[in-house]
Amino acid sequence: MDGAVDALAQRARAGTLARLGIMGGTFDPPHLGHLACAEEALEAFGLDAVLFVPTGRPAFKQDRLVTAGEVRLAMVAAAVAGNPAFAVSALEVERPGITYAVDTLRELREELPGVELVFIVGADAALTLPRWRKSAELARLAAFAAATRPGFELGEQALRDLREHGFDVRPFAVPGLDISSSALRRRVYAGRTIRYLVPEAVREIIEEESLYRRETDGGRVA
Ligand SMILES: Nc1ncnc2c1ncn2[C@@H]1O[C@H](COP(=O)(O)OP(=O)(O)OP(=O)(O)O)[C@@H](O)[C@H]1O
Ligand SMILES: O=C(O)c1ccc[n+]([C@@H]2O[C@H](COP(=O)([O-])O)[C@@H](O)[C@H]2O)c1
Repeated sequence: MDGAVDALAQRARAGTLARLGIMGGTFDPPHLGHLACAEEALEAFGLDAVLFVPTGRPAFKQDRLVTAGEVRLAMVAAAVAGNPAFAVSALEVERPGITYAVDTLRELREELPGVELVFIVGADAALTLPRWRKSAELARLAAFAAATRPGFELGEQALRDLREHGFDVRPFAVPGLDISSSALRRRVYAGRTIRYLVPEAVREIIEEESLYRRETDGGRVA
């Protein structure tokens, strides 16, 4: 089992972990929008920790090239370092095949019995929940914290629809940061700065690994 999940299981047994946030994402690259979203969820829902889980092969991004899982994992680890409430898991990067949240939540449910699971999504991802794999089972495994995100509207009707699909969806507000991984990849590809949009340690990895420089990698993506 994953080291981060092991550590959380120990905390659960010790009685210091009752409610866990799960921040899933492709994180290609991780940016301040992700971190602000997780931090705000921590406070808004009284979470004891947030586990960042970078995807292996993301289900809805099969038409694009994604940076190697180990490199995205290293970027997320660098991004969350220094926040004792944040941890990162290799669960999905190490799982073969396409990544589905239902598999991850099943595993976490098993490893962390009695811990309330709150899967954190931005408004764009929240709107797609009914199309995720095994959505009925998914809806039983966790609550879904849905963050505001500039450019995406999660209105009352959309929330009602999600609830009709069985999702326990809990909206919350995040200070609007109009940052996306795709815009960051385009900026790097164009030779523009990304300083102050990603943690400095992430910027350094992007430079060291020469990410997003070629038309055939993340730089190409719309
Ligand atoms: N600026 C933001 N504010 C709030 N939520 C966000 C923000 N950026 C990403 N998220 C949420 O974080 C999760 C992971 O996002 P992901 O890794 O796909 O980043 P992205 O910026 O949306 O990437 P891309 O632009 O490549 O699609 C998703 O649930 C997404 O909605
Ligand atoms: O399980 C699914 O079918 C599914 C479909 C689309 C997205 N997700 C999850 O949603 C999270 C955000 O995805 P993405 O593609 O916006 O990075 C990430 O944890 C994905 O695994 C999951």
